[in-house]
Amino acid sequence: MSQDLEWLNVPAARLDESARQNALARQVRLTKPPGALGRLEELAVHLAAMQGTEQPRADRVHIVVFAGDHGVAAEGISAFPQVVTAEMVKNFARGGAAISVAARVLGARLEVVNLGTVVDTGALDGVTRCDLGPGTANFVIGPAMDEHQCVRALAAGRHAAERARLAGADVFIGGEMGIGNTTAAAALACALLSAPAEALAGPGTGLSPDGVAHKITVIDRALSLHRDHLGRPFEALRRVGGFEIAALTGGYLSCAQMGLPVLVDGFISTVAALTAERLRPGAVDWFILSHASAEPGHRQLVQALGIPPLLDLGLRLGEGSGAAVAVPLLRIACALHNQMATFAEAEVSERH
Ligand SMILES: O=C(O)c1ccc[n+]([C@@H]2O[C@H](COP(=O)([O-])O)[C@@H](O)[C@H]2O)c1
Ligand SMILES: Cc1cc2nc[nH]c2cc1C
Repeated sequence: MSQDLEWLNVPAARLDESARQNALARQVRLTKPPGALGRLEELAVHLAAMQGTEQPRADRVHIVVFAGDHGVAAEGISAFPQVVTAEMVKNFARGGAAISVAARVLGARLEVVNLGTVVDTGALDGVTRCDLGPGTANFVIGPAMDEHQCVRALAAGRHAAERARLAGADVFIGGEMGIGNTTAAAALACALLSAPAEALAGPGTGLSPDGVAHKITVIDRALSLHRDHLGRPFEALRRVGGFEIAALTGGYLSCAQMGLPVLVDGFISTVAALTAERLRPGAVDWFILSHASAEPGHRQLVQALGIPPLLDLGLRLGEGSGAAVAVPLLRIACALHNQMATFAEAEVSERH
């Protein structure tokens, strides 16, 4: 393994078991029948264990949207033209995208990292450039990335996670933007799960059933071309992934190593979370799945990670938007945990 990849071997941080036990003990003292706040209780206890504190919080949220184009778009696997990636980067910068609005509502910090688009966006406020080329190569012809590009994309994610940590984030959200990236994510998921393309390919931005059938043949061609190299997660990521998927993977893994809770978004983000877990088993302890994406293949990923998503709203936008939508749930779970009176404080009688 090259020196640039050695950081991938750093194990995930350990959850704080004594903070978890204290949080569990507090939950049963609060003025409610034990368990009556359902998964909100689990969420607060999990955050307490992740943050090593009796008072978990999700106040300071750091969102990073990674953007990149995909050579495989040439195969006609998206309902939208490839220029939309760069156009949306400009929309992020101007504050008009869904994630821009959500970040404002939450008072969250929003960063955009452009890893390489077919159309150059030039210098934009709030957009960091990490130019790896005008998108990945078409992975039905060869690997999506060369080793150097994949290493740099992983590192870009790691650096974004480190900036979030330095800024004092309570929670990290990684988002993505890349026309064609549901094809890349599905191909990567097929490789990681040894699953057929039918199980992971879906409409993405809105393909017709015929479009999905074509997408499946494209993924099959890629899996067949790269079949002897898909056993190692790094190689699978490099060959059929994408710049932004690799950056998300690096960001998530770095969060797990630093002990920073991650709120995972939809289909593409969950594939990156699974890749991070495959690179460094144990990373999954630091991931909260925010929602069940409407992209049908998401179900397989949720099952593989073994984490139930918090929400099911039919979202399929990406950008980190679903994760942002789940933040108020985290905040209220923490506030309930931290601020509710105990039976003793409120002089309420406990159960028989
Ligand atoms: O996050 C999801 O679950 C999700 C599901 C479908 C599509 N997307 C977004 O749509 C884009 C990729 O769709 P496509 O059809 O071009 O592969 C990309 O920018 C993603 O952010 C996102
Ligand atoms: C308009 C548009 C916005 C998006 N945001 C994330 N993926 C997207 C795809 C499209 C097509």
